Parts: sequence; C-alpha cells; structure tokens
Amino acid sequence: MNKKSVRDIDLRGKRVFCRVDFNVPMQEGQITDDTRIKAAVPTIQYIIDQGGKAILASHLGRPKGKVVEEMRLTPVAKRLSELLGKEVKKLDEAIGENVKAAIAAMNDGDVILLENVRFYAGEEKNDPELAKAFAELADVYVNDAFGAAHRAHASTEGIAHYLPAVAGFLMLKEIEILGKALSNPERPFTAIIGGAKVKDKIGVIENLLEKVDNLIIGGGLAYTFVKAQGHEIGKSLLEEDKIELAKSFMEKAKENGVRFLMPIDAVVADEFSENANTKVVDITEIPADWEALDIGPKTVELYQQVIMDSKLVIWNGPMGVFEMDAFAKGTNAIAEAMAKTNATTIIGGGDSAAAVEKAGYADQMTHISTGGGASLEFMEGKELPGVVALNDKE
Ligand SMILES: Nc1ncnc2c1ncn2[C@@H]1O[C@H](COP(=O)(O)OP(=O)(O)OP(=O)(O)O)[C@@H](O)[C@H]1O
Ligand SMILES: O=C(O)[C@H](O)COP(=O)(O)O
Repeated sequence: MNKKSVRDIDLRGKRVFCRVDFNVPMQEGQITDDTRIKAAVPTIQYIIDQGGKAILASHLGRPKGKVVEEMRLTPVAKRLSELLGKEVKKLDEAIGENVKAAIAAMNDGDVILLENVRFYAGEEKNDPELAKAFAELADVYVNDAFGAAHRAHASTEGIAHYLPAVAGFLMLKEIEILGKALSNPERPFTAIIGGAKVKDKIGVIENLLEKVDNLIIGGGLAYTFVKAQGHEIGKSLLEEDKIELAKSFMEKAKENGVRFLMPIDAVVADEFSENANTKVVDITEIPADWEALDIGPKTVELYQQVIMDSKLVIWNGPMGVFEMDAFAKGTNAIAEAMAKTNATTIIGGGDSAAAVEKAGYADQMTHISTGGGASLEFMEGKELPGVVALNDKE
C-alpha cells in the first residue's frame, strides 16, 4: 500500500488519536465476540511501546447521533484493559473540556478510550466541525478501523484532513491481503458468493467476474439465478427485478471463460422454521409450496471439489439459513473444505466469518477479515474513504 503507517512516524510523547473498529456484538451488556478488539491490540501496543499517548475512538451500533445507554463503550474498555494488561481509562464523552483535561493528564504510554463517536450527530455526517474537535485532541491520527473504512465519517475520514494521518497494522494487513488476492491472485482463483440478496452482491459479482476462474453461487440469492435458467423455485427467495441481471452475469461468465457454479440440488422446507419438514430435491424439482433453505449434498460435493482444486478461495455470505441447524450443513461443509484445502483462504467478514467461527475452523483460514461491509466494498473494487484520506508515502 502506498500509504504511510505507524512505522513511518515518530510517536514518542505524541497524543495519538487512533480510530479503531470496536463495533462488537453485545448481548445484555456482555461482549459475545471480541475478535475486533483483539485485532486492534498490535497497533495499540505499538503506540504504548513507542511512548505515545493512545487516545482510542470507535463507534458501537447505530445510535443515530444520540446517547444510547446500551451503546456506551464501557464493556469494551474493560475487555481491552484485560487484553493489554493495563488500565484503559474510559471517558463518557468523545470531545470537549473534560476530554481535553483527561488527555492533558496522560503520561506517555497511557491509554484512553473515548465514548461512542456516533453519539454525536456530526460523526456520520462527516461534519468538519466535529472532525476539527477530534483533531484538536491529538498530534497524530492513526486509522486502524478497517471495518469502518468504507464510511466517510468525521472520525474515519474528516479528521485525516487536519492531522498527519497514517494506517495502523490491522488496516495494513487487511488491505495487503485482500489487495494482493484481487490484483495478483494465485490460480485457480475461486470466489464463493452467498447471502440473502442478489441486490447486495451485484457490485462484487460484477468485479469478480473479471478476475476469477470459478464463481460459486449459494445462499438465498442463488434462486434468482435458478429461476433465470427457467426452473421453478417454489417459495424460495426471488428478486423478480434481478432475473435479467442474473442472466447477464451468466452470459458474462461465459464470455470471460469463468466457470459459473450454481446449486444442482437443495434442501427444501415446507415452512421457514427449524422444525419444518424437509427433503433434498434436484434443483429442477423444487415443489411449488416449498422453499430452498440450503444447498444439497450433491452441490456440497461439487463445491468442495472446486475448493480443493483451487489455489486461492475468497468467501462472502452463507450457503443457507445457517442460523438454524437444519439448514447449516451446506455452510459448514464449505467451511470444512476451506479448512482442508491447501489454497490460500480468505473470509470476507460478517456472517461467513461468524459461520467459520461457529464451526470451529477459524484458525485454519489464511485470513478472516474484520470488515463486513468494508471487505465487500473492497471486493467490489471500490476505494475506501478511510484509506484514501491517509497520507501517501513520499
Ligand atoms: N436459501 C436461503 N433462504 C433464505 N435466507 C437465506 C438463504 N440462505 C441464506 N440466507 C440468509 O442470508 C443471511 C445472510 O445474508 P446477508 O446477505 O445478510 O449476509 P452477507 O452480508 O452476505 O454475509 P456477510 O455478512 O458474510 O457479508 C443469513 O441470515 C441467512 O439466514
Ligand atoms: O460492523 C461493521 O461492518 C462496521 O463496524 C461498520 O458499521 P456500520 O455498518 O454501522 O457503519
């Protein structure tokens, strides 16, 4: 990457405003997955070791510019403090006189966590006044929030215009791994795209059709493609207005010499429920009153073979309704093949990352992105505003 990183600047004695993505899942005030906190530790530890004053900022959830008690970052500060083995002072605001006073009292190597930046309406509007207020708190800006890099917000983009601005280690790692995969892929290169809707994956399918050798389609979005091939899909997910687009993707694949793989069988259910009656049917024989909620065993075998024969596999989006055990087999089987193959394996965050974690294969993947939307936009070939705003290497 041609952007400066924490390694390129002097941090000793400096106040370092470090944007991280601590948007972690919580249930009743408890953090249920601390992956994103752990992923930011190397950069935070580096700031401490270099004798900087770490002023951390993050969003949590979507409080829409207001204080929402359940979205305070207090539990995150506690967990981070355990991980770092040192005190993390949590403030109840992110700007203002109290914050300035707390920062003025910091010693080199101290860590402060500001309050949820989305409690301020200016954050998501990328208000220059808020960006300036953040910038006033520090001497240097470090962006390590890859998961939020697709948002042009005051703490991810705006602030970078008012301070020396560099990338953290997590940001570097994500961009390097995803960037290399897309610009200089090992081949055969396979992409697996699942999830609920074609609508959400148009950009990524378009971009990948120019790059991959194999494009595997699964999940709810597959059935619009099945319909586009002229088959009946019963009550399976359908986006009527995307049928023509699905056809054009299949044609494009042919033109580009991309092998386009779609389900050949499916697990169908008579209702959308864990306790539904289910059966496996050929993809051309989905009954009128049933809906396809997972890929079938023949499809699993086909997809697994392609994964085993690949040198690079990128995966985004589950193959079925993996939240219900009855329809999680396809997703788990893909995770298993990803764990077994000798290929470089990259998980594009979000639901696929959760599925891999749940199946116990996380440590067997080459890289699991901490970004959901961010990794998807990166795979669409879009520039991420949080990265663009950082200083270029001279
Ligand atoms: N056949 C299906 N029918 C209905 N819903 C499905 C089907 N297959 C998958 N889903 C649902 O799709 C949802 C995930 O899709 P979504 O597009 O939200 O995730 P994603 O964003 O693709 O995944 P990621 O978070 O990895 O990027 C899951 O909740 C899953 O239950
Ligand atoms: O969880 C994410 O994908 C990031 O933290 C961004 O969150 P957002 O979609 O609420 O902007």
